[in-house]
Amino acid sequence: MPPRPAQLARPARRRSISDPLAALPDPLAAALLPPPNETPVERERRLQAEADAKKRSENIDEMIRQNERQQRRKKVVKVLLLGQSESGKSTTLKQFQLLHTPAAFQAERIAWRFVIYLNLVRSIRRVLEAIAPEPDFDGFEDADDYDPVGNAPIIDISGRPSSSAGGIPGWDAYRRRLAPLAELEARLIQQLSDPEDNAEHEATHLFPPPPERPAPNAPGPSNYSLTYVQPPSGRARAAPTVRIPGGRHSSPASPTSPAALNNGSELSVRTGSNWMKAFTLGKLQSPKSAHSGELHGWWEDPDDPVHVLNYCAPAMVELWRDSKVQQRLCEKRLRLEESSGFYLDDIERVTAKMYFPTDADVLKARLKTTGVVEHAFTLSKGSEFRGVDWKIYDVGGARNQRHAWAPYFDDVNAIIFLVPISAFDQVLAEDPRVNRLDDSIQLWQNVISNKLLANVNIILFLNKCDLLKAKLDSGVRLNRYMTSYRDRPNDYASISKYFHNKFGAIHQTYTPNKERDLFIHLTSVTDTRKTHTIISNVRDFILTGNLKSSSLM
Ligand SMILES: Nc1nc2c(ncn2[C@@H]2O[C@H](COP(=O)(O)OP(=O)(O)OP(=O)(O)O)[C@@H](O)[C@H]2O)c(=O)[nH]1
Ligand SMILES: [Mg+2]
Repeated sequence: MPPRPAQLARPARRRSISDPLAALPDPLAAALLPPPNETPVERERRLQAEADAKKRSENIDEMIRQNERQQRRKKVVKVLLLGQSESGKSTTLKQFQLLHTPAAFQAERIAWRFVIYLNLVRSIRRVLEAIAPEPDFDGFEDADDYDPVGNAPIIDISGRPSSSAGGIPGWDAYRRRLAPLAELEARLIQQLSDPEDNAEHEATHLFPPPPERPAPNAPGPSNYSLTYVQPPSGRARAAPTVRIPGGRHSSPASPTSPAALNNGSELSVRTGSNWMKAFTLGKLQSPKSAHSGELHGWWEDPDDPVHVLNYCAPAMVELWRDSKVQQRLCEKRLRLEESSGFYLDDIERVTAKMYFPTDADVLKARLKTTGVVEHAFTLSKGSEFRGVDWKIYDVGGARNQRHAWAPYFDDVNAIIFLVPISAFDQVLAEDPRVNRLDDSIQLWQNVISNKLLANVNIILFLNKCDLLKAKLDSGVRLNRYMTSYRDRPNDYASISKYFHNKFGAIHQTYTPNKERDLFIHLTSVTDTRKTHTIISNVRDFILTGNLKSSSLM
């Protein structure tokens, strides 16, 4: 009798290595075997059904895989920006925004106009103080240390007297011509404050203390001094209060205590406050009328700060270009062009009625951070990491802000730590006894030795390289401030390499995880092109490291 087709098929199926039944225990395999009397048509149907089932199963597998990929993308990569005050954390955050959420950056750009104005006014104030005769300082006996935006003072090792007696010729005329800026400064501070916030959270500014008794030649209302500004009245709440006592008088003081009001000098806006929204959504924000297409804008508002600035612009330009003024600044070793929020070389442009801040202007704007700023975005382009969610936390770097860092340590994937290596000849604004580089080294050591951070990716930005170059070119010698540098060459290449090795060696010595890679970049985070390349590399490094450590790759 010829063998039945099903019987012929059976041994062939058992031999197939792709046959799932081959691996089954015998009774089960037997139960799943095709019926012994299967006809060729039935067999065809059965095989078709099996193929369909396999396809369905593969589709389900693919769906599961896709779901897993999505879940992986939902993972949020958290990055913490650390470093002392003025190291460039907020500027780095702005660069992340510019690269990944450019629309939001553009939308906020107009709001920075006010901060830029304030930075400019503060610089003018510093120049006026530097050229003023001593008796008019009204509480600023040591004007060199006075720094309204928390600019770190430079250590004077020149051996020269720290200031020359007497104002420069023409000082009084400058002071009078620039008097409207004093009132403008107070107004800008108030506008940058958050009216919905309580005193604890509002914009901070340390006005110099009111003179207890009039100084012999105290300026009257017509020749207003920039060194003291009476907060404008008529506001429902108190005048801006002090959050962070700065300068030599720093001592713990409650934000509203008289001691705090009388000491130091800082400007900061509470992070998350509404100042940005208020300026971005202002009724005059749009430079173009929707209906007529004609140009309209803030310059049509007579109360807009631009009018005062525009009016004072010629005097500001004259002051800044005055050779006697420059000589006095030189004598006092005040290198304002290296300080934060420097716009004195752009007075005409910045004070023009239709001035709109450029990207570079926004990156240069200085506003001290208090609290923690969170910036969230999703990678939209560039590589396999599309769709990954990011959160970047920008913290305040001043000493009394650092307590806010630790709570982020156990839930962060990477830290970008910034060291302003140009600051080797400066002291902390909040404690003039401390050299800024020493403070950074100490801080670096503390962060990298922290056990909670043992498995966190660390990226070090040796920042402000542009300022370091300028400083070295102007003849400042590192070994006068850092004796361990000895007589090595005082050029940028040697010094940047020295810092690179030094910070790398500290990491190697103090890290609790010897396997941890450290990525060091020499940066000038105000330089957009170079910084974006670095950020892209850093981003990929963080993502690769992060996904590996979460076993998600
Ligand atoms: N020239 C130059 N300026 C820089 C660089 N990095 C930052 N700045 C400027 O330095 C100032 C301080 O930078 P921020 O980013 O505000 O410093 P921060 O670390 O956030 O300071 P805090 O908020 O006080 O902790 C700003 O005016 C920046 O524009 C740099 O690499 N080169
Ligand atoms: Mg900041």
